[in-house]
Amino acid sequence: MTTIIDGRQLARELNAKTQQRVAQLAQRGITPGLAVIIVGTDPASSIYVRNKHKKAGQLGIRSVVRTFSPTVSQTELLAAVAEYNADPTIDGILVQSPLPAGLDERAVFDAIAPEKDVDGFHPLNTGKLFGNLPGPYPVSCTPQGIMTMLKSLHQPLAGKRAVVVGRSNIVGRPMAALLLNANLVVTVAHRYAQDLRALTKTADVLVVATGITHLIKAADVKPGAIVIDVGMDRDAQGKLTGDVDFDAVSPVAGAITPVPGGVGPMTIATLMQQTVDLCEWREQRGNN
Ligand SMILES: NC(=O)C1=CN([C@@H]2O[C@H](COP(=O)(O)OP(=O)(O)OC[C@H]3O[C@@H](n4cnc5c(N)ncnc54)[C@H](OP(=O)(O)O)[C@@H]3O)[C@@H](O)[C@H]2O)C=CC1
Ligand SMILES: Nc1nc(=O)c2c([nH]1)NC[C@@H]1CN(c3ccc(C(=O)N[C@@H](CCC(=O)O)C(=O)O)cc3)C=[N+]21
Repeated sequence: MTTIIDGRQLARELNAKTQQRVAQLAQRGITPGLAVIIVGTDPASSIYVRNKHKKAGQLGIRSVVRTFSPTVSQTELLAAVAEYNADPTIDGILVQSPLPAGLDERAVFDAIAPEKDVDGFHPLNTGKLFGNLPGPYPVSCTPQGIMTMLKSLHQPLAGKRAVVVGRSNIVGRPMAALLLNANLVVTVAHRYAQDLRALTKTADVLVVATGITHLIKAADVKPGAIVIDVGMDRDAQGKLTGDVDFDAVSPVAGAITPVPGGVGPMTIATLMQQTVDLCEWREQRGNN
């Protein structure tokens, strides 16, 4: 009996809690604000940005989206970040990644005020995460959403063996840190991994974030493992699918996330949750 982890349902539950918190803030005259900066018109990114904007509206979060042409200068981008840093109606700033070649993505992330860094990409927030320092601070939304999904299974995780495939700043690295902080024994695999499949086969918790369609097959998974598929890939027919061959792997796994309907909706719900977190923390600090 394999559990299909229903990201849409978990996202609905989380969004309902976020909506209540927004309503409580509204009673004090406060509206959480999210600013999204997107450069270029990559269709996949545009869909994601549109979904975020729509969900924010449904929950009562004020969301502003600023789209720049791919020819925007680094200076213009930094000026937009500085403007939102100084804007008291904005609680969270998200710069859609990746930026087109020629722009210095790291410099843009570093310019976001750490207390408005809703993705947790600023080195101050990443450093806190990797040091397992006491919170609160924002964490990259995709891995944070995955932790919520893992907790929903009500299985003890401490001491379990986790393998994370991928080491990006947005998914793999913060995922590894969160799992380590939750006392799992963590291995991070990447392009240089020798015998990747022998590694993944040892995982009680397997998180795959590579962007390679159906990289993980049934033989690569330990029977009963929890399999989390972060991939947003296209199959030969152009249909949205994951890094895990869901049909082949799901009979082997103990629990597995589908694509779509798994990690994606939870990423958006976590973004909304963290925007409200940032707003509440700011109120507690006295609007600073
Ligand atoms: N659902 C969601 O909310 C989100 C989904 N995504 C999706 O997740 C996927 C990964 O995204 P992201 O982390 O940003 O991607 P990146 O391209 O930044 O990173 C991919 C990682 O996979 C590793 N990798 C590539 N090929 C192999 C291989 N053959 N064996 C082992 N490791 C390999 C790379 O290794 P190396 O470092 O050595 O190059 C790299 O660390 C994409 O499909 C993306 O669209 C991303 C963010 C959010
Ligand atoms: N700074 C930054 N933060 C991010 O979190 C970030 C980013 N940049 N750049 C791009 C990736 C990608 N990403 C997705 C989130 C949700 C869905 C999502 O909602 N997916 C739906 C399906 C959507 C559809 O049907 O097309 C699902 O999986 O069910 C997809 C992709 C966040 N990212």
